[in-house]
Amino acid sequence: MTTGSAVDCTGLVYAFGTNRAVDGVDLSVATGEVFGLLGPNGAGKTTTIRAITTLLPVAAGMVQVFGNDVAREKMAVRRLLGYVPQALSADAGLTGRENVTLFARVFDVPRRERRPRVAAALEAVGLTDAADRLAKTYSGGMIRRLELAQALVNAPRLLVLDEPTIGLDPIARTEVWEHIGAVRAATGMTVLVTTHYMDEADQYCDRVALMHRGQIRGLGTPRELKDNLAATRGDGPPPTLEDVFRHFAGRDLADAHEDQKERFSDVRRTRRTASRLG
Ligand SMILES: Nc1ncnc2c1ncn2[C@@H]1O[C@H](COP(=O)(O)OP(=O)(O)OP(=O)(O)O)[C@@H](O)[C@H]1O
Repeated sequence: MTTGSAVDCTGLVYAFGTNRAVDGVDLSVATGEVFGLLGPNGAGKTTTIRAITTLLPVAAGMVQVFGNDVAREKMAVRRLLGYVPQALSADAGLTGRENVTLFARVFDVPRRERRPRVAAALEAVGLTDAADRLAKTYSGGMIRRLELAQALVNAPRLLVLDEPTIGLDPIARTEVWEHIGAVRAATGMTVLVTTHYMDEADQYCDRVALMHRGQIRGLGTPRELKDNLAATRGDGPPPTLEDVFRHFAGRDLADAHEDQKERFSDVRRTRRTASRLG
């Protein structure tokens, strides 16, 4: 891991009407780390990463990506980014290779470099053999890896993933994480990922921020967070990251789950659509 920040958020605020979806977030992601933004549905994770990826304006506060101000240097920031949104971004009627080539064009990868860069991105996610099949024949996990290849073709220094494993079975989830880990190891790229799967964050993230109702309630390595909670509790079973989250979020965590039931099923439906393509 090299020194310096990939992402710096200071006092970030974003409101939808009177709803402060992001309510004063301070966050620093170090270059080369896998950083997890954790929280239940509606916590403000997607809104935070939309501000970081220049897709939403920074209403108040400041966000920098590798020292570039996202409000004033949008294009410079976009050139450094790969973004895999929560919603389906692959085209079922194109082959895997055509999907990635489309993104290479959008990202303005020089014409001469396109073919090898597309092939390398597909190889990095284990889709070389399936590259010339239509995406509609892919499983949900393969589609997620294709979307990863689409983001990687730009050779990003910062890869931002919104709930990359939602709706996938455990084997497909592990594969997605393993490919992310392998690319990170090979390129030194920084990874910022949102998830509400605490067990995955515990296993694959170097550091995590626990977000609830628009605010960061806890931040550290999964080990630190669990050890700190264990120290306050004394005897008993070792805490999980989910226990840590409950500790920080307090009683209103259950209410948040109630508020978000409908939205969760919407998301699930979205990702099921991805599986059905297979
Ligand atoms: N386009 C929008 N218009 C109005 N309110 C929104 C919009 N997008 C998000 N919100 C609200 O902002 C808050 C934070 O939502 P956000 O999507 O950032 O949460 P999240 O943690 O990413 O959850 P999810 O994984 O369900 O997207 C929620 O209360 C949500 O209802």
